[in-house]
Amino acid sequence: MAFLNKEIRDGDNQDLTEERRTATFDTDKMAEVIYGSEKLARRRREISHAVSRIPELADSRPLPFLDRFEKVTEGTRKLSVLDRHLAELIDVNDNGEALHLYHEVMGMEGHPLALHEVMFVPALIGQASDEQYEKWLGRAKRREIIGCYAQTELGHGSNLRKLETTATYTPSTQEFILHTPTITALKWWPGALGKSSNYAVVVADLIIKDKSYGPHPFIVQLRDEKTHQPLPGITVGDIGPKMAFNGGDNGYLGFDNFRIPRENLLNRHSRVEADGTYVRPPHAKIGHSAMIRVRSHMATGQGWLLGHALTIAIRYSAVRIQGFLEDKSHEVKVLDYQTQQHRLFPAIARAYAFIFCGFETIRLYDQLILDMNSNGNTSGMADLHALTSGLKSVVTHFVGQGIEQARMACGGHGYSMASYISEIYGVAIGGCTYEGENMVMLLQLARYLVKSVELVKSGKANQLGPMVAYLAVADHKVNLATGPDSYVKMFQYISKRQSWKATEKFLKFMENGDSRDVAWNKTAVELTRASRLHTRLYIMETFIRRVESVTDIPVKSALTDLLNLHLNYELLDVASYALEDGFMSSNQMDFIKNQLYSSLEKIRPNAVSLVDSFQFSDMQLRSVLGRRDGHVYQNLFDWAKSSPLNKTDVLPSVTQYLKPMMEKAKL
Ligand SMILES: CCCCCCC/C=C/C(=O)SCCNC(=O)CCNC(=O)[C@H](O)C(C)(C)COP(=O)(O)OP(=O)(O)OC[C@H]1O[C@@H](n2cnc3c(N)ncnc32)[C@H](O)[C@@H]1OP(=O)(O)O
Ligand SMILES: Cc1cc2nc3c(=O)[nH]c(=O)nc-3n(C[C@H](O)[C@H](O)[C@H](O)COP(=O)(O)OP(=O)(O)OC[C@H]3O[C@@H](n4cnc5c(N)ncnc54)[C@H](O)[C@@H]3O)c2cc1C
Repeated sequence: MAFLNKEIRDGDNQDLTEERRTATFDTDKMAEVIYGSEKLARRRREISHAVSRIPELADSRPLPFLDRFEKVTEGTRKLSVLDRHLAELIDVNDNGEALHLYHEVMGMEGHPLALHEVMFVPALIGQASDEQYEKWLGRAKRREIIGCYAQTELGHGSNLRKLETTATYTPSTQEFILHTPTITALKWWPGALGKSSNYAVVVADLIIKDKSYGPHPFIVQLRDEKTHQPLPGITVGDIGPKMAFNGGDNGYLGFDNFRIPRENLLNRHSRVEADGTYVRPPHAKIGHSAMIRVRSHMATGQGWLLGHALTIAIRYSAVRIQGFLEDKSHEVKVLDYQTQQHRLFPAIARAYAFIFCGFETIRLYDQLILDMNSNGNTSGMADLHALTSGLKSVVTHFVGQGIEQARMACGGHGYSMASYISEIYGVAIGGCTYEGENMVMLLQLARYLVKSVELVKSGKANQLGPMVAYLAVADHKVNLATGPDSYVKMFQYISKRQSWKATEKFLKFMENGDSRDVAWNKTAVELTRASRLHTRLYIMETFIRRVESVTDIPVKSALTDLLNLHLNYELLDVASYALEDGFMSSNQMDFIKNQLYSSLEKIRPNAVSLVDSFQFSDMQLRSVLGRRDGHVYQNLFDWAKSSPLNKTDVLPSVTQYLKPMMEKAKL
């Protein structure tokens, strides 16, 4: 039975319409699964529609044609228009609606509030005491003040223990003195710091009576609230153009013995008494909770970014006609080539998997915050830190790969900014670095895995958390034909074996006399492999759980095809781990490959509808190549004609330089 893909409209490209007619599920119903509820999926469409009726909210020109200064100005302009219309467009207390509105209008290139909502406000919520809430949170939420999160320095980002900015307590005045002792201590990178924010949560080394207590968060006013001039003692500015995010003002910040009151240490968990007595937090790393929050949200956000690139590539592949299959009188859609499907469909499966897995992880984070705030229970922190460290690393890496494949799948036009894929790529791969460089974070998860294996080795397997319980399970041969659970078991075997092998190797180096740190470094690559496998297993399990919970039968069936593709693709990718000790047979390898190829065929008729189900409007997508109407060639030609270079037939640079050169050559 075919369902109406809700994207069909009169006048659209016929090849795309044909694809949309073959859908075996309702794209509105699929959107409900992707966005977690009927209400949010519907509200997204309503909000996009409402935005399209406010001309001032549209980009004044295509963003790729703007220079940096114009991008920053354009982002700020739209933000101010949005501010006037906010209450009429969304329920301002609904985060899902707000997130969609910002994606729709502001796009992904950055704006003055980019870090305010994502890190400044959450840092206050997580770290501020009740009195500090009273003083700052309302003002921040009303946007009387704009803030950012200033932690990374020019010389240190990953190793927080060596941050150089100091916050020295002075009991006589009950103040902290913030100071930047060297050039490497300048804060460097924080989003929206350079030009937009007038406040920041600054992470600095707390010093009391010459003793260092490590990094702590402080709320700091940077600029005068009336004039927006930097306050005396503050040096602040923009760090210059980046691979992407060029509508954003990532900045630098220095302090010259800048004084803030004692009350500005965010003191929900730890505090400094008037006399300089330090009161410890219930968990040493509780100050890192703003980072855990962002890491928890990254899988979903990155899944959507991959979804953007795939919407463009799949729609284009259904419109692009090139080459022949059987019938030599008609060229075929490039989407009919198995290689094109193999390039794109596993990435669609991953986009869905990352989104689903992200939702589950966000729930874990929300539970942790509830536990911490209601009864001071921090016992879930280590588990969630390990999980989100692995997740942000694996997801950002695969999303980068998937987006790059989407670009190549669009041939030459993928390379044009008209596709917008390079911008999506630039934004997405920032995630490989921010919130913890990927290798560094994989090694954080590895610490947890090694500890877990050590527990099993010392007969304490009963102390393992549920996510690592498989590390203690005995090996059994697996029959893959019995369904998803057998794939999980095979993956568990592979992941367990790698965690054990890496741990044994690490312990062996120590037995042979290496220090813990040296042994760790000599095993680091194997350890990161263990972390990746463990994380991919988690993603696989959450994907299975989500598909099992879907009630709409046609949607569930289409998702099951995607899930099967994912299971086979993932297992094939890591099969060498199980082949090397004969746990997996070559017959099983053939089985996996054949299942994979048959999944590609099953997914083919639904491919366009699977990406249409993300329901990204043309405005949100900002891609000339990937527009819903599929009129690729006309749209590209119109876009090219609008290039500023085409305003005149003869450029001044030609008259000034090229012509004289050519004339001289004639002499
Ligand atoms: C729409 C787009 C928006 C884009 C927004 C982009 C915004 C970007 C913002 C940023 O990038 S903010 C800056 C982010 N910076 C980082 O992420 C820095 C990365 N480094 C770290 O997080 C830490 O330095 C570290 C690597 C985790 C190490 O921390 P630390 O030196 O303090 O600990 P260790 O001594 O290595 O470990 C001790 C012990 O503590 C455990 N642990 C560490 N962090 C946590 C945590 N957050 N929660 C719980 N436990 C933690 C660690 O696992 C060790 O445990 P054991 O193994 O000893 O048991
Ligand atoms: C787009 C973007 C936005 C950002 N926004 C913010 C923000 O809002 N606020 C903020 O405070 N910061 C922000 N940052 C900074 C970001 O958090 C850091 O760049 C990041 O944490 C990585 O730290 P680093 O730059 O010191 O990298 P480095 O640690 O110097 O990494 C360099 C190399 O060293 C390796 N390495 C480092 N340590 C180890 C180790 N222990 N073991 C093995 N390998 C290691 C890394 O794997 C990497 O290959 C942003 C960065 C970007 C790109």
